[in-house]
Amino acid sequence: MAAIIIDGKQLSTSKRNELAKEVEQIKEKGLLPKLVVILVGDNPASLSYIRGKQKAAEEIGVGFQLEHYPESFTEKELLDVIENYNNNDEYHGILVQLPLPAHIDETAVVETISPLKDVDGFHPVNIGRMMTGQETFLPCTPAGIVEMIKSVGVEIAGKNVVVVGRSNIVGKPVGQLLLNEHATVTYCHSKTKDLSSFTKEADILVAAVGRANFIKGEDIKPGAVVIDVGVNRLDTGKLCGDVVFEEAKEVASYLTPVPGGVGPMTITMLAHNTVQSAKQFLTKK
Ligand SMILES: Nc1nc(=O)c2c([nH]1)NC[C@@H]1CN(c3ccc(C(=O)N[C@@H](CCC(=O)O)C(=O)O)cc3)C=[N+]21
Repeated sequence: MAAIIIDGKQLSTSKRNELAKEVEQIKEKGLLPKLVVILVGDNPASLSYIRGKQKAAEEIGVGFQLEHYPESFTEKELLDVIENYNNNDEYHGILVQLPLPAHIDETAVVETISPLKDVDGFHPVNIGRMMTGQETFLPCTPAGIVEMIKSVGVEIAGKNVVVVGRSNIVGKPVGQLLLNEHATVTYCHSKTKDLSSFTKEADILVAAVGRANFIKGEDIKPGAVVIDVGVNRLDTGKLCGDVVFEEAKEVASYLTPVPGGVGPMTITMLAHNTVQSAKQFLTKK
């Protein structure tokens, strides 16, 4: 039996329609939700992702500002820009596009963004709140993954989750969110011995390795839910996941595609966080 494909584009469309209604209500109360995206340098992938973010903002009626600086921009200059937006209450979300040029300390940048406007959910305060299960901005890719699993009615509690990858923006937080949903979570990574002995036991397998076609059909438990977080650009220009899609389709019960899976949901959750942030500002006014 072929797997059911979890359509991230379709799910995004319905979530964005709901967000558009929320934005209408916020505007009726006299507030325009607004996001600023800060980009340093001209990374082509970053420019492409930012276009996606702008499109989502426009679709739901959220204001969008791009601050684009040259590769030579200094860390001090960048921190000053962030401080200005921290203090500008016309803006409810601040996102600094990663990766940053090597001469800029990413940690210093992330820690300068006000936790109240950190719609990426990367600030240590928000990560701490997520770990302790408090309400906060959740990191967009992990939050999108949880939404995708829930959208097909799969129960998370009690399931064996295996996360392959341990980055701070995907692997670690997605494991934490699924633990918060009462899954039993195992993290695997480049030093894991006999990786497939773990992946084969996964009821829910999250592939966030960043290597094209890394997870094969034979690594997957029959009937598993497979979430492919890979965004690998091949020399042909084609976007490719971490999972061999055609093989996984024959083994999994549910499977996310690349493109059209986790990517669009990531952007939708960013829009969600921006709207939630604006609502917080409404109640504080
Ligand atoms: N501060 C920060 N926040 C981020 O959220 C962030 C970041 N930096 N740096 C880079 C990663 C990557 N990321 C993606 C978002 C959307 C797609 C996406 O929409 N992908 C489409 C395809 C888009 C295309 O073809 O280029 C899809 O999968 O269907 C992919 C990747 C967000 N990131």
